[in-house]
Amino acid sequence: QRPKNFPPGPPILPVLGNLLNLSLENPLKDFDRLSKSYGNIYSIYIGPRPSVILNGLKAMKEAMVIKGVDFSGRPQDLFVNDVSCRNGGVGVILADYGPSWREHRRFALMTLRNFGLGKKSMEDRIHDEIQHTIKTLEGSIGKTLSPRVMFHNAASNIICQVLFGKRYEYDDDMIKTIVKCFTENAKIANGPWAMIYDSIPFCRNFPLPFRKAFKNSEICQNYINCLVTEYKKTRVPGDPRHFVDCYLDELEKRNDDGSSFSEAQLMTYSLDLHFAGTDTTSNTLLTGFLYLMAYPHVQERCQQEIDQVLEGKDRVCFEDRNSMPYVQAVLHEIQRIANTVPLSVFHCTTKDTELMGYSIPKGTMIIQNLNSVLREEGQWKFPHEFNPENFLNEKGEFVKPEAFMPFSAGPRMCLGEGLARMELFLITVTLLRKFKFIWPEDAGEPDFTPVYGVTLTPKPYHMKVQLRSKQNN
Ligand code: HEM
Repeated sequence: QRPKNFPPGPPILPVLGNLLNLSLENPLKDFDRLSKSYGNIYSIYIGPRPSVILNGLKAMKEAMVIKGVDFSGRPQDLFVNDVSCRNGGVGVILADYGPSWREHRRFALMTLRNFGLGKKSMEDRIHDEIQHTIKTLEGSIGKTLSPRVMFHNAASNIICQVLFGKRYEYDDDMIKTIVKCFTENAKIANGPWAMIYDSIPFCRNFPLPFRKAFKNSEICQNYINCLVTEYKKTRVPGDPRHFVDCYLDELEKRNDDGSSFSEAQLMTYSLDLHFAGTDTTSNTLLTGFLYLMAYPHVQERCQQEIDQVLEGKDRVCFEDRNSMPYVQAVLHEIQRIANTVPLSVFHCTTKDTELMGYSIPKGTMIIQNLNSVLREEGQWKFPHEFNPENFLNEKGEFVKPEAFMPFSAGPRMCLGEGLARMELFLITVTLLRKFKFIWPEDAGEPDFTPVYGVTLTPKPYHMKVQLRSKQNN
C-alpha cells in the first residue's frame, strides 16, 4: 500500500514490489512509459523500497532547485553504498546531505579551482594530455582505430593530474585495470543484479554476479592505498603537489576537532573523483565523435568555424568558445543526445516534504529521469533528433534552454561540471582542427543505441582518421 497522498504508480507485488514492471537490463523506456500512464511524478517499489520518479523540467526544477535541500539526501543502504564505502569512508558522491558532505564538496570545489589557477592552469594540463591523444591519432592516420581506450585514458589522466600529480601511458597495465574496474562497476551498479541485491536482502551474501563489483572495488582501494602511502612519505606539509597532499594538509589542520576529514574519507573521495571524472567525460566524447562522423556536414561546419576563429593562433583556449556559437551548439547537442548519466545519482528526501501536491515522506528514494528532460517535447525544437539548431536562435547565436540538465541541478549538481565542459571543448576543438574523422565504409550503419549503466556508453566502434589538408596550425 502506498502512503496517503503518495504519487501514484503501478500495483505493488509482495517482496518484488514493481520489479516486474521494469526491464532490469535497461529500464529507461519503462520509466518513460510509466510517466505516460501516471504523470510526471509517480512511484514504484524497488523490492520493499518506495521510490519516486521525477520526469520533465517542471517537476525536476521544483524538487532539485526550489526545494533543493529537501531532495538532496542520498540513500545509504543500496548496493552502491556497500560496494564503494567499504573502508569506512563515504566520499562525496554517495554521502548523505549534512556537514560531512558539505565540507567535502566545498573542499573539492576549492581545490579544483586552486589547481586551475596555480603555476600550471587546468587548460595547460588538458592541452598537455591532448598532445598524447594527438600522437595516438597520428599513429593511426589512414587506418581505423577504436577510440575507447584513448578517450577513457585521456579523461582519466586529466583528473589523475589533479588528484595525484601524475599521468599514465595509454598502455600502462595499472591504469588499464583501474579504468576497467570503473567501467565495469558503472554497468553493474544499476544493472539487474544490483536491483536484485537491493530488493531481496537475503541474497546479498550469495556468490552471485554482483560479487564482481566488490572485487573491482577492492582492486581500486588497494591502488589508492599504495598512492596515499607513497604521498604521505614524500609530501612536504604546506607545499601541496596535488589534491591528495591538499587533503593531508587539511587533515592535519583539522586534527582532533571532530571534523569529518579522515584518511578513510580521502581514499573513497579520491576514487569518487577519479571515477566520476573518467567514465562520464570519456563516454560523452565517444558519443560526440560517433555523431560527428555520422553527420559529416556538422563536422565540416565546426571545422570552418574553428579555422576562422583560430586563424594565426597556435592553440585554442576555453575563452574562444564565446566566438564559436556553432561549436558550442554542437557540443551541447552532443551532451543532450549522449544523456551520459541518464538517471543521475539516486537522491532521497531529507525530511517529510511535498512535491506538486503529493506528500513525500523523509527517506524516500528519488530517481531523476534526466533523459525525460533532455528529450522533453515542448522544451526543444527537435527533441528526438541530433540537431545543433536546438541550441541556436534565428540569428545563429548560441542559446541554452533551461531543460539542458545533463549535470542535474540544485545543491547536488555535478561538481565537475566546469572541468568537464573545459575538457569537452578543448579536446573536441583541437582534434577537429587537426583531423578529419570518417565512419569506415565497411562498418555498416552507425548504431546509436547506447549500452545502459550508471553512464550510457556507445557500442564499440572504429573511426578512420585523416590529417586535414587545409590546416591553419
Ligand atoms: C560530461 C561529464 C559529466 C557529466 C554528464 C556528469 C553528470 C553528473 C550527474 C548527473 C551527477 C549527479 C548529480 C545529482 O545527484 O543531482 C554528477 C555528480 C557528480 N559528479 Fe559529475 N558529471 C560529469 C563529469 C564529472 C567530472 C569531470 C567530475 C570530476 C571532478 C565529476 C564529479 C562529480 C561528483 C563528485 C559528483 C557528486 C556530487 C555530489 O553528490 O555532491 N563529474 N555528475
